[in-house]
Amino acid sequence: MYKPKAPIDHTNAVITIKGLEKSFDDYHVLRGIDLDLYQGENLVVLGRSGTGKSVLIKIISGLLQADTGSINVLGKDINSITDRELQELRIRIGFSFQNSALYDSMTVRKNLEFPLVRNRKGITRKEIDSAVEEVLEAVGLSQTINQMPSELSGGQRKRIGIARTLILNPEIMLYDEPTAGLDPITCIEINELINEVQEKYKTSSIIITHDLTCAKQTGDRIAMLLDGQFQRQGTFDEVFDTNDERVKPFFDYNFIK
Ligand SMILES: Nc1ncnc2c1ncn2[C@@H]1O[C@H](COP(=O)(O)OP(=O)(O)OP(=O)(O)O)[C@@H](O)[C@H]1O
Repeated sequence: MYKPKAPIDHTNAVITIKGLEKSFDDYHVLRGIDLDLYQGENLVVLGRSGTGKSVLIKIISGLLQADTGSINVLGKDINSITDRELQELRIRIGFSFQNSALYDSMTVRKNLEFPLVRNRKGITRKEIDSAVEEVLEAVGLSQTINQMPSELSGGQRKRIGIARTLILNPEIMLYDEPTAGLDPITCIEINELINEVQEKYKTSSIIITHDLTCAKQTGDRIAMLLDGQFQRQGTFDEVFDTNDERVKPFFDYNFIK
């Protein structure tokens, strides 16, 4: 099995969150989140449905606003950032959406070109072609360049979605349920891709999932979201070495060995 080798710089946090809270009407979803993501680290955020995992990464990428708390991303305070700074910051953050978010009317090539043309003013045709080819090779799908998204499998769509974020060379990757809806073998291939991206692109990543195989394979560290806070953090074995009745069933029902 592929093992991540990229070194983690524990002196350099690329994301620092303190006291983050978020409610929707009277539903208090996030109730005091403290979190550091270190340079080069794959951090898995585990939690049951509805615990606020997606809300958390949307706040980190500026798609949603926190009610209270400080959120520093790549040296920028998300709460006091201008719209222009937020736009610039977003280019440095790759967001891999659960549904891959491809444009169905565009070929794979056009889907990959789109973020480049929009965000890299003055880029030449030659540079675009070579970036597309490089990123397709990185996700192992060079042969799909002229295909339409509808002709791809779920796993291939997921890879192209990841390629489309990688093409802007993000420093941080946010993966929202990267293995959702995929068969177990394809899941393992996606987990391996996440580790390859970590090594090749030197990304720091947050991986949101409730798939424990994904957590175990990709996570240098696991943070478990329970009742709106990170109640347990550590390696996979550390997090699940507990009699906590809120954590144990999560492990037992995932049937992981
Ligand atoms: N824009 C919104 N407006 C109102 N409520 C919202 C909004 N976004 C999220 N919520 C609520 O916040 C809670 C947490 O949602 P979130 O999508 O973060 O859960 P999750 O942990 O990612 O779940 P899942 O694993 O099912 O994707 C849910 O109850 C959801 O309905």
